Formats: sequence, structure tokens, C-alpha cells
Amino acid sequence: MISSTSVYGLKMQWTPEHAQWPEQHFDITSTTRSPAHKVEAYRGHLQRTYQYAWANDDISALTASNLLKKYAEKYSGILEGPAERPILSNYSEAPSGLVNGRKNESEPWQPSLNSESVYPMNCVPDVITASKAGVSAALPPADVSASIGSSPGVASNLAEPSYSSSTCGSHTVPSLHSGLPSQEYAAGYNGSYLHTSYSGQPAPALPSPHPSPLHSSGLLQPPPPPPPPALVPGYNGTTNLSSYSYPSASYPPQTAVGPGYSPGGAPPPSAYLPSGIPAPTPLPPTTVPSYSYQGHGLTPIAPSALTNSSASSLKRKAFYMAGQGEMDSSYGNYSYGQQRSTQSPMYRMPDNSISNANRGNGFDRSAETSSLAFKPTKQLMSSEQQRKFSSQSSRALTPPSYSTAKNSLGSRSSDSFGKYTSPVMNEHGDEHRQLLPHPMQGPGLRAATSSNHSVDEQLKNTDTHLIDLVTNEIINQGPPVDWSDIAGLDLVKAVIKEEVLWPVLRSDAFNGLTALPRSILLFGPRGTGKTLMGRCIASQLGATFFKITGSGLVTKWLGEGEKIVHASFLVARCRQPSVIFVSDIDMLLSSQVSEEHSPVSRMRTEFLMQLDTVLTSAEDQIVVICATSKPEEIDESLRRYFMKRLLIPLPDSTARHQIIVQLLSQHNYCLNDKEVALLVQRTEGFSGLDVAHLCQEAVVGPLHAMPATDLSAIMPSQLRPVTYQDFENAFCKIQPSISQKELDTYVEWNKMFGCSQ
Ligand SMILES: Nc1ncnc2c1ncn2[C@@H]1O[C@H](COP(=O)(O)OP(=O)(O)OP(=O)(O)O)[C@@H](O)[C@H]1O
Repeated sequence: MISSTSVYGLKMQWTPEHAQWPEQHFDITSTTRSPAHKVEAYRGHLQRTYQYAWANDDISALTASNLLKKYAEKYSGILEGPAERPILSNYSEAPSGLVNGRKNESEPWQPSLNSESVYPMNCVPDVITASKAGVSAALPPADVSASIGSSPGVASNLAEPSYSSSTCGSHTVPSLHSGLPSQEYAAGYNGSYLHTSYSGQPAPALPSPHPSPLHSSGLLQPPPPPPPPALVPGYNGTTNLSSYSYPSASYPPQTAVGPGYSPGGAPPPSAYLPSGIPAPTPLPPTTVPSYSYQGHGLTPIAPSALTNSSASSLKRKAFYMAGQGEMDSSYGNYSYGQQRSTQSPMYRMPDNSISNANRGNGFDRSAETSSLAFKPTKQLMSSEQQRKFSSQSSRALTPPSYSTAKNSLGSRSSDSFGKYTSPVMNEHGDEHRQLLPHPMQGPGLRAATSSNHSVDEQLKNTDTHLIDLVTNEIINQGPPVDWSDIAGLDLVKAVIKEEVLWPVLRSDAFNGLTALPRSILLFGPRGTGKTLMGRCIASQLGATFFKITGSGLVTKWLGEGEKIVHASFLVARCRQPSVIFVSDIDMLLSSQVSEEHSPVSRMRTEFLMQLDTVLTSAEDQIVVICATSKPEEIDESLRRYFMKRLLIPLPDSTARHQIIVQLLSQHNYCLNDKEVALLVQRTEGFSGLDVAHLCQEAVVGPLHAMPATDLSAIMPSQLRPVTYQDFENAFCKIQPSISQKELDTYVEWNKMFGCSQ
């Protein structure tokens, strides 16, 4: 139907096609979006369209469509009356039906253009028809009737919120544009892969599959070839964006700014780019809030968006560079090659009170007032342990966590040892060393004869009475013990050799392995060679042997046992390598010790603190060996302080034979092999000490036949040899000291907690 209207003397022809124009350009069926919203979207579309046209020096089908539509708007404005002329861009200013500049969604929107409000204008339909014909020739048939809301030429460029939020990983670009081939316009590329604010960046010239109508009409020359891609490496302009390898949504965010990147500064160096790709002008990170540029196998060519971690990293960097906060301002700019500032909390001088408490009475700090007084790890541990153990006497003590990698005793450098030697040690120390059957040869023991400087300082300021006591009564300076001096115990010997001695003697072979056993519990009947074993270990290591008797601490030295323990470990650190042997350890670690502030409790606390320090220190060359004949009395929570718990059983027949022959060889005796074997058989159940007592009693048998007045004048050669009868007499006096019940207890305890079967 064609109608004509005469307005202001102009007669306009109006056809049904004209009446459909508003519906085609404004989706009036939409109930989800206000007209004002669509206008704003359309404004953005126009802005981008013109930017792209300007940037590419090209007029695409999209731009041509927009130009045509703009012409149509102008003509439609002429068709409408001057009093109620609705301008496309001022819907927000329309007074009726709008609330706060926006149309209420509940109100049905009435288009301003209708057949009655349009003035007939004969020339306009012709222009429109001609224009549409041009577009129709360029668009697929399905798109001919598309409205603005669905037209590929326009709608694909509308920055709808849901459209711009489409993720790279969804790969749904074609579905977002019905009827529009995905490669026709890089909507997904621009709207989702790149942030909209990135439009200021020169966009890649994406070729249109459809020739511009202006091109078709010959009004414009063909556009120049597209510029080389600047943003997507390898993109050649013909790549189908739907198949473009977008970074996966699960792709890990770039956590750090690439090397050479300086926010807001110069672009990254060209060496950072793939070959043949020019460096883009970097955008400030804040303008690309969610931009993740790095693709699969692609080297980033532009500064990436700051992820949480990288952003916080830069924040921290800025924080330190600004010198804010409590941290030392020089720390943030710190170069590892620089001298560390002692003002930094990481390298701050230790608290005086802690140090003094740790170093005992009378410690003079004046000697280490220089900035070089870096608190060594060992002292830090010691301070922590002081606090830890000083408050735990009322609760269960927990075993320490043993250090693993650098737990070797041989890791101490020669520079870390001091020169301290006790006045008493000066007299006997060298003798002790000379008596060693196997002077230390291992690579880790070259520097084992000195003491740590800081420990040396502590020692100098410790009560000399305690030092002398330790030196005279704790340090054992007996003859060295060889493995052959210990009868039997082959299994225990093998374990100790392999797991205690080898890691010390050849620390290089055990570096990085599991925690090395530096605390051993030897348990078993009395007189079976536990102390002998401890001395043998010290001799094999060439270590100073400290023997602390638990029973002596709680009886003889009860009042100052705590100080003696402390001083013993202190001297042991000065005389490294050291073996501290504590017999009757059950006296200190018994679960019966319940009084919090009793002397025994304080001794136990001190001992555990020192033991923990040894176990957690990678520098100390100290082995702590504890022995007990009552392992069941050790507090359960303290049992695991001992990394190795080895049963020292009664000597077997072979061991007894060896002990007997060994002892008789020092005397004149007359026993055949059968009699010796009989002795071995009759000493079943004897401890090594019992056997020794038996032999001793038999050896003095010949003296019983001598007159008492001549004993001092009789030469050994004048005495008769020891016979089997002397042993018969000795058996009358010497009985096995261990009951079968006790033996069963050790066997059971060994099954439960022992490390050797
Ligand atoms: N296996 C052994 N080989 C040689 N001699 C041994 C052996 N066991 C014990 N003896 C003798 O017994 C003596 C005491 O040994 P040792 O002091 O080592 O026993 P112990 O287990 O430490 O005793 P305690 O539990 O009472 O401290 C040694 O001096 C040695 O003469």
C-alpha cells in the first residue's frame, strides 16, 4: 500500500517498506533492554566504527552500512515533524516514559516513527531503496531482512555487555553473531580477547569477506593490503578466528611481568619478541585489566595484565621502594652483593636479654659489638630452645624434628672453630689424641680440633669451677678402645659403624640423605659393654669422650646438675668432635619425675634442650649416646629423642670365650681348651662384667696359697698358674647378676622400641 502525505507543501510517498524501517533498526520486541541502553550501545558502535575506519584508512561493509543508516536517519529526521523530532541519540532526553533518563522496562516502548508522523518525501524511498540494494548485494540473502539488532553489519559491533564478557576459552564467537561468519569481523577478538579499552591500539586489518558497497559501486578504490599484524603473532589476516587458538580459559595466568618490563616505561627489548614481530607500544597495565596475552607457545610481546600475585608483588616492591612500613627501606632495594644492613630485621642484632640468658652468667657482650656480629643459626636455635624448654617442664616434651640434608657432623668449616682449650685440657688433651688408635682421616673431620668462636666466648665466661669439674670428672681420658676390645655384639657394631660412624667419617657420601643418627640409646643389662661401646665410638671418631652419670647427677651433683649438663655440652662444643655418653639416662628421663621445679626436672629440661640443639644443628660434631638398664622407665614422649635404640645383650658363648681368653692372657694360667669351653658353658647368663669378675676372682686364687706376710715380696713368676680349680672356687662367689625375668623385659622392650632384633 502506498500513501501520500502533504506537509509544508511537500508531498511524500510512503510505502509499507518505510513503515518497517523503524522495526528494522530498533528491535521493539526487546523487553530486556531499554532504548536508552541501545542508544548508548549504538554510540559506542559508531565511535569504534569511525576509529577503525580512521585507523585502517578503509571503509568496510560495516562502515558503509553505518553511513547508509546515517543517511537514513537524516532523511527520517526530515520526514518527522519539527516539534516532536526524535533523534536517535537523545532517547535519554525524551521526557515521556523515561525515569532518570532511562525508559522504564515495564513500559512498552512506542516507536516515535510511524506512518502518521512521517512526512512523505518522494526522493527518500529512492535513496533508501538504492542503498538497500547496495547492501543486499553485499550481504547473504539471510541477512537482507535483518534489523539493527541482528544485522551483521551493525550488531556485530555493538558492545553488548554479555558479548564483551565472552571468554576466550568458550570459543563461541560464531554463535554470538547469527548469520555472520566469525572471520567477517573480529568481534570476539576485539570484544573478549582484547579489552574494549584496547581499541585505541591499532587494530589488525581484518579483511571483509564482502566487498564494500562503495567499493562495489566504484566510489572507493580497493583498500591497501592490511598492515602486518601487530598483536597476534602468526596471524595472517586470513585465519578463521573461530579456529584461532585462543588461550585456554584454564591457561595459567601470567604471574610475572616479563623481563625488561617497566610499568609505563619503554617497551620490552626486541630480543624479548619472537623473530619478525615488531614490538608494540606497551599499554599501562591498568588499562588492560584482564588481558592475558600469552598464548600457547607464544612469547609474550606485550605487557600482560597483572595477576593477583604479580600485582601484589609489584605492590610490595613499590612498598619497599617507597620506604614505607616497618621494614627497612634498604631491604627492598637490596642487592645480594651488598653488605647487609644490620638494621634490617632479618639481620638485626640479637636481643641482649636472650643472648645473655643463653650464654650463662657473666657473659660479656662487649666483644661483639661490631656490625659483624651476625647471629649464627646455632645460637638462634639455642635461644629458641631456651624459650621452648624453659616453659615445658609441666607438659610432655616432644621429640625434635631432625634436620636432614645438612645433618652431617663433617660439615663444619675450619673457620668456625675456635682455639679454646681448658688449662687442664692443655695437659691431657694432646695425650688423649695421641692415644687414638684411628686418628680421624675423614674429609669432614679435618677441622674437628677447634671450637666455635662464639662457643669459645661463652666458655670463657662460664664459671671456671664448672669447667674444671667437667674437664676432670666428665671428660674421660682412658685408653682408646678398639672394636676388637668388645667381645661379641657384632650386629650392634655393624649398625653403629654404618649408621653413626660412616656418616661422620665420610660426610660427603651421606650428604642430602635422611637424618643421621646423632643420638643413640643403648639399653640392656648392666655390665654388658654399653660404656665400652661408647668409648669405642669416641675412639673411632677421635672424639673427646664425655661421660655423664645420671645417677651421679641426681645424687652427687644434685644441686648443680643442671649447670654441669650445660657446661658439659658447652665444653663438648669446644672439643669437637665429641661423644657425650650419659649412663643411667632413665634417672633423668624417667616418667616418675613429675615435680616441675625439682632439680631433676631442671636437669632434664637442660639436657633435652642441649640434645635438641645437637640434633637440629648441622654444624655440631657431637654424638650423644645414652645408656640405660631400665629403658621401660623412660618417658614415652622422650623415647623418640633417640634415633637409634640398640639392645646390648648378654654376651653369647663366643663373646664369653673371647672375654675369658682375653683376660687370662694377661696372667699365667693353665687351662686346656676343654676346660675353657667348660667355663664358657658355665658362664651362661653372665654379663661381660660378671665374666670379668669371675676371671678376676680366679686369677687371685694362687694368692690364697701364699702366706699373707709374703704377698708384697713374692714375684709373679713365683706364683702358680691359674687352674680350673680356681674358677671352681670363683663360681662359688660370683653368680650371674641378671635374672631371666629382667632378660625377658629387655627382649620385649626391644621388640617394641628397639632398632635391632
Ligand atoms: N662385650 C664385652 N666385651 C668385653 N668386655 C666386656 C664386655 N661387656 C662387658 N665387658 C666388661 O665389663 C666391663 C663393664 O662394661 P661396661 O661398663 O661397658 O658395661 P655397661 O653396660 O656400661 O654397664 P652399666 O650398665 O653398669 O654401666 C668392661 O670393662 C669389660 O671389662
